[in-house]
Amino acid sequence: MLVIENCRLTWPDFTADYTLAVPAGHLCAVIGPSGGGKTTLLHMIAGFERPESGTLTFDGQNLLPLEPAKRPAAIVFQDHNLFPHLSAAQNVGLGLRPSLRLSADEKRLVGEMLDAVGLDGFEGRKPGEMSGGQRQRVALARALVSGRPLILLDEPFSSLDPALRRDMILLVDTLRRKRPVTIVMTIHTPEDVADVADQMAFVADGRVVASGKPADILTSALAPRIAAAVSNS
Ligand SMILES: Nc1ncnc2c1ncn2[C@@H]1O[C@H](COP(=O)(O)OP(=O)(O)OP(=O)(O)O)[C@@H](O)[C@H]1O
Repeated sequence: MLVIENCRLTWPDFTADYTLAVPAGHLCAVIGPSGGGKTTLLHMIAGFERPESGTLTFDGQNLLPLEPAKRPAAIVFQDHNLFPHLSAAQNVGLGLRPSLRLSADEKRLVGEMLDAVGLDGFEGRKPGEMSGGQRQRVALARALVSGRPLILLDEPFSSLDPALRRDMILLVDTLRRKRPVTIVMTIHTPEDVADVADQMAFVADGRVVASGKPADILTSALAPRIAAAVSNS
């Protein structure tokens, strides 16, 4: 279980104070207006931003003293962060070993992960030789191959067209059923994930305003604010 309690960050023009619990194995979709603090929430969980107060635990472990690399989390960014000079297999391999000195078993695992995300045969392709959706599949495979139990997806599919975006969300749903992971995912289009997410959190003004089952959140008194956030995104 991911437990965030009163984690506070203060910048000159923005203050956040996050409280959120995500049970193990859940997919939590984080929605809300632009600038409301969704990405900052993920960066804080990953360790790129450190709260000045509050508690942050995963499965009972205090994450706050840990550097990002030591946290049980893997993050996928909107711009996927792939290395252009490395092949798909090498980019995925980085999720296992930054040195890329992979054992035979690890190489097999990379191949299996590329198959799992539908990229069988693309092992040798460089990011520039792949479509946007294929690049996001590589980034997803890199996060999943790391074996980390907490996956953070920061609007990873927002640059894709609606049909492809939905395909990717369904792929995430399929993959998480093969290996149980807890997923926190920011998204601008809640309807894409409403039937897949276990939980939806509405974040605005640096706070988790509400969190619960997607159907409950989407039909709550927040519905007009959610609609406004979607139309402005
Ligand atoms: N390192 C930082 N220093 C100062 N301000 C920051 C920093 N990181 C984020 N912010 C501010 O925090 C606020 C929330 O930004 P954040 O990117 O988390 O919002 P968001 O909900 O993800 O927005 P979007 O949907 O547009 O991506 C913004 O006002 C941003 O300028």
